[in-house]
Amino acid sequence: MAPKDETPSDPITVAEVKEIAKTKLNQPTWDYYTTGADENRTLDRNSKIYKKLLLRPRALRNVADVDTSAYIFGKRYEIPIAIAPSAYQKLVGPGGEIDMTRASYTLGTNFTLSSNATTSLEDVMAALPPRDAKYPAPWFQLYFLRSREQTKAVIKRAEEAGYEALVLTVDTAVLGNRLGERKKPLVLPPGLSTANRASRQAGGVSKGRLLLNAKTAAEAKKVDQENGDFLVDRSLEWGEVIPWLRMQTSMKILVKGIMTAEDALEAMVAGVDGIVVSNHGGRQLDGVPSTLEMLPEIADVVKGRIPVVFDGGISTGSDVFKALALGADLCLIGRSALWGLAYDGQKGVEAVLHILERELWRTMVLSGASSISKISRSMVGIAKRDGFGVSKL
Ligand SMILES: Cc1cc2nc3c(=O)[nH]c(=O)nc-3n(C[C@H](O)[C@H](O)[C@H](O)COP(=O)(O)O)c2cc1C
Ligand SMILES: CC(C)CC(=O)C(=O)O
Repeated sequence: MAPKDETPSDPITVAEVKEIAKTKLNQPTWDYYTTGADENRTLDRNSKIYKKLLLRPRALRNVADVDTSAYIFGKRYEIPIAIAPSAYQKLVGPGGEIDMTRASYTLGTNFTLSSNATTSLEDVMAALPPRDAKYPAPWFQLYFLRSREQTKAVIKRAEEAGYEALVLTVDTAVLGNRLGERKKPLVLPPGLSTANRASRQAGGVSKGRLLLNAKTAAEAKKVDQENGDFLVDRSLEWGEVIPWLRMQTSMKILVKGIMTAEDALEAMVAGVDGIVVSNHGGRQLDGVPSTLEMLPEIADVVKGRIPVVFDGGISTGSDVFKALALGADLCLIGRSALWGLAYDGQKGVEAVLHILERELWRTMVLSGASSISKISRSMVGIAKRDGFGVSKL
């Protein structure tokens, strides 16, 4: 069935939702959400690439019924679009992470909770009504701390609370060089804290960020000595960390931040259950390609053996279509979901997901793909002098 249209007074694109969000967010929060690293080259490239990639539709393919559902780890997603982990969602309003996760639930999809969430992982889970077992439970994103004890404790909490998967972020050994934030570090307002530190009194967001943003080596050393256990462990390696995680938990394990075919292979050899192709929304290493550019080479080595989750720059349903065509099994939205949250809490996030659902559905109808599995690489390409293809985006 065709998704229902918005009422005429509602925003009908994510770009419109973003405009409204801008009027609702205070300056530091807007700056934190929109930032990229260094010169924003990767941030810009992530979204511009979708305009470069064109659609190559097929006609007369019976699109009377178009089904947007997908299956990941055997669980049903009504749309192949879920919500990426992003820190400090209560900066937007008291609903924060709970509004996000409830919206994903309503749309029949899923949510990944950030390690640096402002709501405890138990409270997020408790905010969801019971769900049919054919649907997924939320995933938990992990920043692996230098203290194995602390890392172990938070994994245990996530497992006990019923999270389905652990998403280890591997692109943030140190914070990217976010120029605005360095001049004006984000300070969490009173009353907000990171609720998923295993030992809460150690807290440490502001201290952690201070180290990552430290102006002098001496300043960094001081914070490191005081709070080092709560910083990301930079000594991790594939062959050790994935088996270690496996010993701690029976949750699925994904790694987030894969940008090369080589790392996709490393991840599979190490035994992960899935990967997330991501450059952290252009907030980490500036100068890397867009995620869409790297997706084909990664999908080609994965060969369907494990799910390829994808994020970066998605703001329309046709962006989702293009990522699926190039090999993604599931797309995540980071900032687009945050704009929805700022626009109207849970309802705003639902509005964003509905917009993307409608746009994806329409793109599928007009491209001749009646199900996700019928979206093929031949349905996208770029115009080149010698033909049409995706080899060089
Ligand atoms: C404000 C903000 C905070 C984020 N916090 C986290 C985080 O805590 N952990 C993480 O793995 N990724 C984090 N990310 C990265 C997202 O999970 C995702 O990779 C990225 O936002 C995708 O790009 P998009 O915003 O263009 O959709 C954050 C992104 C943003 C915009
Ligand atoms: C606490 C930060 C490291 C969260 C994050 O991943 C981000 O701001 O991109």
